[in-house]
Parts: sequence; C-alpha cells; structure tokens
Amino acid sequence: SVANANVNSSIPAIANYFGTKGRYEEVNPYLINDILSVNKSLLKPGCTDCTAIHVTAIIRHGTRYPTTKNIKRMQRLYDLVLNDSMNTDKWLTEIKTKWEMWYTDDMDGKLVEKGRDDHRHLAVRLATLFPSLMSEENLRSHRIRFITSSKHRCVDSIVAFQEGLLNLWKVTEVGPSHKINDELMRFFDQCKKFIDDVENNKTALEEVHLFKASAEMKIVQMKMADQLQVPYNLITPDLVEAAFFLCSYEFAIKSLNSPWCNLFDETDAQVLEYKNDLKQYWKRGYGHDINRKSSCILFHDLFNRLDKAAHEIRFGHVSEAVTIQVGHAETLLPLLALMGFFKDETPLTADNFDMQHGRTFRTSRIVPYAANLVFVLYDCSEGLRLQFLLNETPLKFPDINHQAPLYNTVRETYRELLHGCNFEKECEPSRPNRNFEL
Ligand SMILES: O=P(O)(O)O[C@H]1[C@H](OP(=O)(O)O)[C@@H](OP(=O)(O)O)[C@H](O)[C@@H](O)[C@H]1OP(=O)(O)O
Repeated sequence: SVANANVNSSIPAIANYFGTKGRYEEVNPYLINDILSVNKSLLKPGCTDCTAIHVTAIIRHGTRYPTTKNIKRMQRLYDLVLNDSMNTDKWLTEIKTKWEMWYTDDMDGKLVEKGRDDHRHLAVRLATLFPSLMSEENLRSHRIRFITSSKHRCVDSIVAFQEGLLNLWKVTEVGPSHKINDELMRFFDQCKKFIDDVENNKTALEEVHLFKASAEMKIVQMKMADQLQVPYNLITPDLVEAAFFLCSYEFAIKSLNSPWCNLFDETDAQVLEYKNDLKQYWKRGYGHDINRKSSCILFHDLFNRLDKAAHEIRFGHVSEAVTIQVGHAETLLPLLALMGFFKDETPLTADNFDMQHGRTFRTSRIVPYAANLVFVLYDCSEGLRLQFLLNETPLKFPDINHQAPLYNTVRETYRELLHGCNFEKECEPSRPNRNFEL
C-alpha cells in the first residue's frame, strides 16, 4: 500500500484525505519545519498606503479526541481484529500485540494537548501578521474581544489562544476573558428549520447513505477484509470508517503513522474523503439552502463589526481592533457557503464520485482542526478595503477579481444578503401539511 511505501515517514501517505479530521499542517506544510512562520508578503492588499484597522477571525477549535460514537466503532473494529483476523503480517501483529485501544468514551470530542498548541501557535502567527492590531497594548485596553461556542473544546481552544498571546508578550497578570455566545457560534442548534429539515430528517443525508452502499465503498470494504483476512460480511462501511479514523486520530493527536494506516491506499482514502465531504456538503454546505442560511446571524454580526470599524475610523479611532471567535466546522462551513465560496457547478452526489476529483468543496483543504477565516479591513488612500484569508492564505471573494477589493464593492456584492438573510425568518420551521384541514 501507499502507506507501506512511506513507512519511514511519520506522516501517513493518506494524510491529505482526512477531511475534518485533518491536521492544519497538511494545509500549510511550511509549518512542519517552523510552526511560527508566517508569510507577510501575502498580506499586501495590492495597493500602497494601506493600514489594517480591524481583524475578525472565525476559528475552528483545535485537534480533538474522537466523539463517543466513533470511539465505540473503533473499539468494535479493534475487537474484530483481535478475534477474527487471520493475517500474520508484521503490521497486523503490531496492532494485535503492541497497539493498545487507549481511547475511552469519556474523551468525547474534548480538546487534546496538540489542539491547545494549534491555538497557541495560531495566536502567535496572527500577532506576527497584524502586530499593530493584535498587540499587548490593545489586549490591555480591551480592544481585542474573545467570543466562543460553549462546547468544552472551543472554550479550551480560546483559552489556549489567549495563553499564546500572554506567553508571547510575557504578560503574567490575570489573563483576558471570553464571552460564550451560542447564538452566534452554534447557530445550527437554534435554527428550528435546520433541525427539522436536516438534523432530524433521515432523508436529508440520503446521498451519504447511498454512497455508503455504493460500488466504490464495497471495493474498499472488500480490500480491507482481504487485508485482515476476515469474511467479507464482517466489514461494514462503519468499520472501514473506524479504521480510517484510527489512522487519522493517531496521527493528529500523537503524530504517529500508525499501523492502522496500512489498511488504506490512496484510492481508498479518496473514497473515504468523499464520504466525509458528502456529509459536510449535505449537512453544512450547499446541499440544503437552510444549511448556509442558518449562518445569517453570524454573517450580519461580521458585517456589523466591519461597518462599525468603517464608521469609527472616520473619527480616527476604532474601538474593537480584533475579534476572535471560536466555533466548529459546522460554524465555518455554512458561512463559507453563504458567502459563495467553494461552490462547484455540479452538486456532490453518491453517483458522481468519478467526476468530482477536481471539486473545490474539499474539506481536507477547507476545515482541518484550527481552520480559520480572517477578514482584514484596511484604511487605504483610495478608501477602505477588505481582504479575506482562509487558513492564512488570501482567497478572493467569489465574483470579485481583486485580492483586497474596496469594502463598498464587497458590500455591493453581498447586498441581497445584507438587506435580507434574516435568521428568525429563514429558520422558521416549514409549514406542516395542512391539506387535511381543507
Ligand atoms: O463524526 P463526528 O462524530 O466526529 O462528528 C462530529 C463533528 O465533527 P466533523 O463531522 O466536523 O468531523 C463535530 O464538529 P466539530 O467541528 O466540533 O469537530 C460536531 O460538533 C459533532 O456534533 C459531531 O457531529 P455528529 O455527526 O452529529 O456526530
């Protein structure tokens, strides 16, 4: 397998396909040698005479443990390997005799130490990129605001982010505070229409279920059964996924190229990456309109913040220099979709895996752990400009061919959303079928 070929490397050969379970360093490999390195030259807004006046960063929590649901699947797979696998290859013997099932149910999605580091380091890099905004002085004068989802992994991430800043500036007094705001950072929990039509609707993820039963998935199942030397009927799609998760978690959490990775070659990994992308597409992306519209509240919050800074700069002082907001993959993806990023011409479905190799909706690139959307407002001689960075790399707004367009141009592009996109209205539950009343 590809993983075998790369046995000397500590990076699994399939590490680029881990989707939302992927490491941030795979998206920005220059960080592997120097986790604090930044490329300031990327930041030039393309015009002279510009000063950054405000930054809003919307960040996913750092590396975390698996959720209980997936830990249980991993345990089932491990038991099956111990009890039924006939293969005596070295890597499988290693799983049976040396590897230990160390994940326990109570770990349930909690932040791991690597996840704290993800945020500590990101904080230092952002402070290096925006030294005049993300500064000790601004921290002390409360011009940096911290907002997070209430989930433990997010709260722990924002605390680690603050630690990163405090260490950088050698501040030893009591650290900054944060506000929990689930209305903003977990809008998906409060959007009734999303809950009814997607979260609790068995047919909403039909494409995912169909792909689990597809010929592509069957091949991966059979190859895995062959590798383990167990009867075909023992290897379900959930167990295949459990093995893939084991490979990804051992790597993300412990930096190990674990023997579990031997179960997959690159083609298998592409199939499993697609399966995860389908889930994200139909649950958080373009699959259903309400997925992206549920983020209207965060969209308006962002533009209100930018508008406020744009207004205040006319009087020479922006009250909020930086806003740090920590949430989930399910916070970032709907907002990206609402704003039109990564929209493929053809929807992702169970039967078009073959033609989706070049898709832009690839969560391995978009939302690894500690993924971040950074909006930078500049005051330039010809007016205000806005630049967008995804995972520290500039990305043009859809339909605007400029690295940092005039802020007014961005507002014009999103005018419909800015004038509509009302969370209350969009999230009103669909009307029940009243035909019976007629
Ligand atoms: O497949 P799991 O149980 O890991 O799914 C998680 C979500 O993880 P993701 O699908 O994004 O890899 C998790 O999102 P996160 O950004 O917080 O990691 C989400 O909050 C959690 O509810 C799980 O979703 P589920 O599909 O409802 O189990």
